[in-house]
Amino acid sequence: MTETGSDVAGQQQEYDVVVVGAGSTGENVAGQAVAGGLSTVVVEAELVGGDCSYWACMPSKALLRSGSARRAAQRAAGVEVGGLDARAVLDHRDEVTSHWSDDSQVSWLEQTGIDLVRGHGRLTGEREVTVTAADGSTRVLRARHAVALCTGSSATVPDVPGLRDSRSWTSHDGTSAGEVPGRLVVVGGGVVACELATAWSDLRSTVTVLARSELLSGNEDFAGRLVREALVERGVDVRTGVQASEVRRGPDGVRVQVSDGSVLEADEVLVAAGRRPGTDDLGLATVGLEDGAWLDVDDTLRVLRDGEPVDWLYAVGDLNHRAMLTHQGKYQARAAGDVIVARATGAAVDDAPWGAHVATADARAVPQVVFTDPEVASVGLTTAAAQEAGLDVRVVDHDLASLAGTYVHAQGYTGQSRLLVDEARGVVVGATFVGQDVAELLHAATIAVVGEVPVSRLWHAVPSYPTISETWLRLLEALGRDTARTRP
Ligand SMILES: Cc1cc2nc3c(=O)[nH]c(=O)nc-3n(C[C@H](O)[C@H](O)[C@H](O)COP(=O)(O)OP(=O)(O)OC[C@H]3O[C@@H](n4cnc5c(N)ncnc54)[C@H](O)[C@@H]3O)c2cc1C
Ligand SMILES: NC(=O)c1ccc[n+]([C@@H]2O[C@H](COP(=O)([O-])OP(=O)(O)OC[C@H]3O[C@@H](n4cnc5c(N)ncnc54)[C@H](O)[C@@H]3O)[C@@H](O)[C@H]2O)c1
Repeated sequence: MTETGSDVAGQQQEYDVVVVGAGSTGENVAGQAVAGGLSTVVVEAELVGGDCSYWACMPSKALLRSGSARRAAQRAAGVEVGGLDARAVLDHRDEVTSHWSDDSQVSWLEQTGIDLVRGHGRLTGEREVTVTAADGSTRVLRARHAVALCTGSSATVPDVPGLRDSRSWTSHDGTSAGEVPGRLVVVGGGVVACELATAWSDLRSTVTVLARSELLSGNEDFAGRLVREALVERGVDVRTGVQASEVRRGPDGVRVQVSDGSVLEADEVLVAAGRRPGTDDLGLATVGLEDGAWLDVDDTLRVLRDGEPVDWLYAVGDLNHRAMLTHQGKYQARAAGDVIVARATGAAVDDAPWGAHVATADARAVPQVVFTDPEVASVGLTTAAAQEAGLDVRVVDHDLASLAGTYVHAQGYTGQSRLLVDEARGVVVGATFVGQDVAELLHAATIAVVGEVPVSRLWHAVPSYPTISETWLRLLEALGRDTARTRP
């Protein structure tokens, strides 16, 4: 047994499985492999736990929670609501990130029997990873069965004159900053932009959003519209159809030239313009793959080279670009870890759609909650995506404000829900809910999509009265009572 949890330099060089990147995805691949009896090492360049724990999901949700809870209280009759203590929120965020210490996650590796090598891992040939430690020393790890690349993604910085030199924030700074900037310009209109504009404006930063298109453009149109209206109502300056054309940092802050001719003065600029794969310096070229590219994989997460799976190489999580979400990376990791074990032990591989060893949901049913206020919760197809796929869908909408459940839940509730039904099969293929506290509605929709539950059967899934989930009944009514009849 090798030493686990701390650097094991000079000890075991050969393992059944080598995992590069110990983010939420890499940890889960390793956990499954070890549970299946395979010796496993993970290589980590920074903190065990990766982006989600320290610079993404967890700190951003910690920053968002108090503002949305405060507004929820303001919308409840008779509650006297005080202000928001920004310092206390930042302190809470620091606790949620364990003050950027990975001790507890390293303990988990130790307890689980997973070895850890700290340093930067690179492929240096078939089944071979060379790790360079912070002191420059190197060691070579060989994999008997599989190498799993789980190196995630990082923020893209667009080629805007002056932006790279202006010490602009990326999502790392946007989730870990120790002080609230007086004035913040956010470049981008996607998920990171909307969540962090919400969080920092709640903490009393004066926020301007510069977005090329409508907000949250990958979602149903009404999502971006409702989030935008709410941000504007709270004093955020949301400008769409514009770009930053030049950014310069001077002694008094940052000067942002906007494509519409206006100029903004800010204390910080947050770049939230999408992600790039963590494959720049991963040695991909040594095994015939392209450095710096997203990695294509088959449904069992094996890397495709010239369209064919490489039998020992897996890419799991953000860097395969299938669904850049923590829960989806962990889902892929469960499938990948299990199939690595199956292939190593000669067990049957269950790779039919929805089998144990494939990540079928990546293409059919990816759930996501955007933790803005209102929240945006979606799964499966949007109307635009269904049209693009040439699917004959029926789209029905419901105004959430009309429910008894929302009427008692919050004064002045606004929100909308939408269901997409595949006409040929009579099953739900997409759902979107936008409103306060809709996040927890989403899993019912995910089950309906994954389970391909016939709409006729959904009429028998009766939502409790008076809850927000009664929107399901209203959506079915919009489809028509005839859909309750079992199809011939
Ligand atoms: C601001 C923000 C908020 C988000 N909020 C949510 C959310 O609420 N819910 C959600 O589901 N998703 C959210 N996401 C997305 C989520 O963070 C990612 O999908 C997830 O972290 C990806 O996990 P991963 O394991 O693939 O990569 P990462 O978490 O990035 O892990 C990769 C690890 O590999 C290490 N590494 C990289 N290269 C090497 C190398 N060569 N050698 C050794 N180690 C290496 C890195 O140090 C890192 O620890 C958010 C993203 C951002 C930016
Ligand atoms: N709650 C959550 O689930 C959550 C929260 C945050 C992030 N994430 C995930 O992290 C990933 C990254 O989020 P993101 O917001 O960075 O990406 P995104 O793809 O959601 O949005 C990118 C935005 O940047 C804009 N953009 C792209 N290039 C630009 C340019 N050159 N100049 C100006 N704007 C430009 C796009 O128009 C878009 O508005 C996403 O996959 C997202 O799902 C998830």
